[in-house]
Amino acid sequence: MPTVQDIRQMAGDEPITMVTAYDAVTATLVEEAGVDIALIGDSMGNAVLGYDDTLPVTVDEVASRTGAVARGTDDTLVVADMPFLSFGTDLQTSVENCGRMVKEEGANAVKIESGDHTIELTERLSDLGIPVVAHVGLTPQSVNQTGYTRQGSDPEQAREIARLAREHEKAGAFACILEHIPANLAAQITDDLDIPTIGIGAGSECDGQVLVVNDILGLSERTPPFAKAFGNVREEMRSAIDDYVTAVEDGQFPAEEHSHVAEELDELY
Ligand SMILES: Nc1nc(=O)c2c([nH]1)NC[C@@H]1CN(c3ccc(C(=O)N[C@@H](CCC(=O)O)C(=O)O)cc3)CN21
Ligand SMILES: CC(C)C(=O)C(=O)O
Ligand SMILES: [Mg+2]
Repeated sequence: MPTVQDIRQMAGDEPITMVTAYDAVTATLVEEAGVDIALIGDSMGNAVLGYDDTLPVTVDEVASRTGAVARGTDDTLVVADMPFLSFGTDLQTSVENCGRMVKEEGANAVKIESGDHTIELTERLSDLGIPVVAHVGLTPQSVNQTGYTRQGSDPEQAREIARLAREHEKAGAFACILEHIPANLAAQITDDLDIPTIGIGAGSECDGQVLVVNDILGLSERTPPFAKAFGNVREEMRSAIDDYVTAVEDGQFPAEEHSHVAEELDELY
């Protein structure tokens, strides 16, 4: 399994791949594809739980899915994405929530949407042996403040994002997600940091890339402008379920090969 140290050393080397997974089956496929890091994203809020955004996602929900992904993988670094208000309120509760992912669910690290209020937490977690991935730029848990628009487009905002990334590196983060920021800003942050940057909507100059697996598969109804579908799984699923319904309605399923007969029951009545 790649360790956090292996990932750290991939900065400036071969591109790091990170994909979300929310269940053991998907996690197994993600691992078979050779993905370096599986992220149990709070994007499960819209990707699997039917919410409009990530804010309602609970610690229990992320914990349950983290356990599933950890059981589905051997060789992939498992990172739990800490949901809205599971951290940042007080240090002790934050550490306990993060610790639960590692201690009870098999995560190797946690990811935290970063702000000035997460610098001390990042330091504490790193000291305690809980590796942290930072996350700057568009942080979807702040949707009520920023919406989902691109971030860091003016120099002042851009410098602020770069500063936050640097502060979290200093606090001990081993990687930093850059979301929905200009490619030329992401390139400069990648240059500036020693730890690897992992981009989503942040251009090609990051040390790695991450996407939501539903978006990769072509399963999402709506996707952010920076995502790309590499498959058409939504259509595949729809057509398989359609075919099943038609077969049942037409009496074509189940066929003899899907049924069995116990001879001694022939004349029960
Ligand atoms: N399936 C999925 N993929 C994701 O990448 C993702 C999630 N879900 N859920 C959590 C967040 C939300 N993300 C989003 C969602 C929408 C836009 C988006 O549509 N941005 C447009 C419109 C912005 C606006 O509303 O003003 C843009 O042009 O930036 C971007 C990122 C990224 N994350
Ligand atoms: C897209 C990644 C970075 C994320 O935070 C998520 O899936 O929740
Ligand atoms: Mg997230």
